[in-house]
Amino acid sequence: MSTTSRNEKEKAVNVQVLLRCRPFNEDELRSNAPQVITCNEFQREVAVSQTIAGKSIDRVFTFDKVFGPSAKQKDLYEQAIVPIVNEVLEGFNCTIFAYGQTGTGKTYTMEGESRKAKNGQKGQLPSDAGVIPRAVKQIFDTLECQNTEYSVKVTFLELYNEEITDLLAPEELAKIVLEEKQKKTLPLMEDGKGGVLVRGLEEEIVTSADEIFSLLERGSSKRRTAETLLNKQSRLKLSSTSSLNLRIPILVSLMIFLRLSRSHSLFSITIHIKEATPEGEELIKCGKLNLVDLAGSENISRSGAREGRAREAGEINKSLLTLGRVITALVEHLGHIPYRDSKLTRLLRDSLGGRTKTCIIATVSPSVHCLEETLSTLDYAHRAKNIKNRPEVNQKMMKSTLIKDLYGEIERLKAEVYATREKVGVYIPKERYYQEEAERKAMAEQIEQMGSLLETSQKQIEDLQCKYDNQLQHSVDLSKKLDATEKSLDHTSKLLSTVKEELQQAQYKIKEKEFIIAEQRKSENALAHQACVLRSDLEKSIQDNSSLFSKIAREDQLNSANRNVVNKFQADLANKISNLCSVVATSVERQNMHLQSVEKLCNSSQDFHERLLVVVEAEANLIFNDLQATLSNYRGEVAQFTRELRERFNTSLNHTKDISCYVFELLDKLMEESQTLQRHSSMAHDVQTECIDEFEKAFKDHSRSEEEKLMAEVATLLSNHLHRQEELVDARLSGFRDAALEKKVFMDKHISSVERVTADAKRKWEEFSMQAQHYSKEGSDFSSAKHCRLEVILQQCANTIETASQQWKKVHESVGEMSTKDVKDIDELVREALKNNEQHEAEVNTAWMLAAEDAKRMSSDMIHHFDTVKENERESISGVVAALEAHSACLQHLNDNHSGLTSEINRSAEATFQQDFMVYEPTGETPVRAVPDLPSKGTIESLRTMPMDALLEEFRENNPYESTKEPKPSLIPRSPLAQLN
Ligand SMILES: Nc1ncnc2c1ncn2[C@@H]1O[C@H](COP(=O)(O)OP(=O)(O)OP(=O)(O)O)[C@@H](O)[C@H]1O
Repeated sequence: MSTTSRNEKEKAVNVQVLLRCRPFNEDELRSNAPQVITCNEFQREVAVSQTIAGKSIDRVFTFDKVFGPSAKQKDLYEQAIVPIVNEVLEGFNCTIFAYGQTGTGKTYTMEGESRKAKNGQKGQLPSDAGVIPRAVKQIFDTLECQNTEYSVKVTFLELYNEEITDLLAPEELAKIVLEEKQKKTLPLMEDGKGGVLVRGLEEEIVTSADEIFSLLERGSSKRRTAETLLNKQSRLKLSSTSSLNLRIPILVSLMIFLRLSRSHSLFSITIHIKEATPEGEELIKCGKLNLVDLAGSENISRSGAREGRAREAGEINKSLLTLGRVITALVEHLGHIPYRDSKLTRLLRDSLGGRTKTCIIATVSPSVHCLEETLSTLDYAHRAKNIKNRPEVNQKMMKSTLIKDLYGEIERLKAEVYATREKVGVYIPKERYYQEEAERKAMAEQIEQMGSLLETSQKQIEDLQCKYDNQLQHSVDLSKKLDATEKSLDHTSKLLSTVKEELQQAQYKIKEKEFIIAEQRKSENALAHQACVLRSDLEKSIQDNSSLFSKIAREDQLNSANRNVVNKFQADLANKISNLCSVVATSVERQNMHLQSVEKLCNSSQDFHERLLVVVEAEANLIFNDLQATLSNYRGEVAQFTRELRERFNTSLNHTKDISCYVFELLDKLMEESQTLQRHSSMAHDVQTECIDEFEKAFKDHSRSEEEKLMAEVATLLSNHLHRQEELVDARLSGFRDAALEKKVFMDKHISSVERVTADAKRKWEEFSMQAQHYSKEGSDFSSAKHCRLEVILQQCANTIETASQQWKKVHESVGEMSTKDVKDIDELVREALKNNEQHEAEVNTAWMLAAEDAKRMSSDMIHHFDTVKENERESISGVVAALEAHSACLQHLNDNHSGLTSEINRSAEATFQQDFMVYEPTGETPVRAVPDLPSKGTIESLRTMPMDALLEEFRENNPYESTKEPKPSLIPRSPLAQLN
């Protein structure tokens, strides 16, 4: 095996946890217990259905592998155990636990059922074989295949009530009395290498799988025997497991404990395999497989819930309880792991958080009765998943070393045997031996306790060391922080000094500014004083000048009055002149405009009249031509229309004649038909008479059936005849109706009346025939009466037909009359239309002549009128021109007048101005001019503040800057030898 892969394997790995759910057992099937467990092997999940406060809640747990009720022993082994056994063969120590409630299949899983049939056929295992036989078989099969030297040793022990029993002890011991046997418990000792060993535990060397099977069977049977004996001893056997209830009192709990399997069994296989190195050395590889069938887990849950009581009850199943606590401590990474609290955890210490590879098979029942225990098992198993082991391959030993060890062991055993045989050892009485044994046991326990104390102390020391390391690290961190803080302090102090220097500079600058401000204030005060003096001088001179001002005011008054007069005069003059000018200009403009407009008007009217004349002449000619053309067209159209009218009239006349001929023909035919009808009617009468005769004849035969037959025949004949008549009449009527069309409406009326009459006759005839039939059926008495009746009806019918023919005649006559009358009317109409046409034509001709004459006359009148207008206009234009000339002369005269008037106005205005204008006269009160005593410019200039630079220089000379830090170059430039103030 390569070093890399070995290193990988030596990393921390989690404890592998498998879950197996057994199928329903017979009891559960009988009681029809509901299933609460659902296994999803594919997703490696187990769902538990719970009903809490009426609500169904599913809890789901995930494991490394899940095997449902249908999973076979083989499936579990091949999927989960084969790799573990292979690792054992590689030199690892591996442990497989079966953990779960009683009856859930721990023993079934680990050992299987059919141990006796272990060999099966041709060395094959039975299908129910559990993990142990399969692992044994796999180990031997592999070792045989490898064809190397090996040795296999097995141990099988039982742990019950914190006492270890060797299940592979020799048979002789079994013969010892029960009490003695029970006392033959094996002590658990420290091996001095951090491990434990069970002193006196038989190690059986086996060379084949069969040997192991027989040993296993032997040990298992011992285990069961012991259990039975215990149960018998307690005499508290309970018959049913269904009475499991967590709330039962402690006594009942104890009874159940006694009934249940409370012991743990540990079956170990140790393998030594020889390996040859390339150097020719012989190494021995060692692997160990522990197969643990734990006691029922309900004990632990109960013990967990009522720990105090469990202890009181004599530390029943302390091992299982401690196993739970160890798992909790490992999962929660607590400082102290209580391995030493029980023998089971001491034995399996290396499997829980140690260097062994561990697999836990948790077994559960699917039934609702076990729900609470199932949940507890699932919780435990789920927590156990988080335990981490660090598996390591066992150190390979040199063969020579191993042989040396074995020789040493042989020598020791030989010495013991010799001492026993030769009785050279120490012999003590039995009581003393027991006493010493007890003392030894007590001492061993004391040593164990001290060992646990030592372990705790070591743990505490480790914790303290850890804390000390932490503190040390903390102090190192703190010193680093201190260094960093000191550095930052230095930096800060440097910064502070810089800031102080800057502050001092700023203060010096402030002083400079203050000095400049004071100097400026001083000069301001001097200037203000000077201004006051000046103001008083000025006020005095103002007083002197006030009289001068009054003179100036008077002069100003006079000037303004004169100016007003001048302005007024100017304004009046300008006003008058402008008025006059505007009046004259307006009148001239108007005159000119008027003349222009009159001239334009005359010209345009002349042009217009000339154009109009031309247009009117042209239009009059056009109208005349159009009128002539229209009249000639109209005459042609009227002649055409008259011709067409005449043709149409002739055509309609011919058509009317044809229609009347046709109507006459039709009427003739109708007459013929009516005559035929009459003939038919007489024929019908004859037939009727014949029928009656036949009827009478038949009646005389007094045969009722024949009478009926005859009557039917008569009826048929009559109806046929009538039908034929009707058909004929209808045919004629329809033909007549088609031909006569709309103008023969009243003929339709007659036809319908004939139809009505015929239908009436038919109906009556039918009624009659019906009546006749009825009467003939009733008896011969009615026949004569009926005959008479028939005759009467026939007579009526004949009369009706005669009436119809008369009607036809009347219709014929009326149609003829109407036709002749219509022809006459149309003829008259046409004649009248022709006459009207001629008259109309004459009227149109007359109108056309009149219109032509009117047009001619109107155009000549118009031309004359236009000439007159033209002449008048010419006269008026010449009049207007003369008037214009007169106007312009008048205007000229007015212009001349205007210039004279203007000069006159100017003259009168000048006289008025001379009259109003005033001249200034001096009073002699005006004071003499005085010169004020003002300060010179130089004096004022001397009062001004010095320039800023000069002021600063002066200040810096008087107050030099003293730096606190190091001397800085002065801001004021000075010579190197200048004295500093
Ligand atoms: N997976 C399974 N398939 C078929 N039968 C099973 C299965 N698991 C358990 N059984 C049956 O259930 C019964 C109880 O099983 P078993 O004795 O192995 O339970 P246990 O957990 O070892 O009980 P205890 O804690 O009392 O030893 C046996 O008869 C066994 O045949």
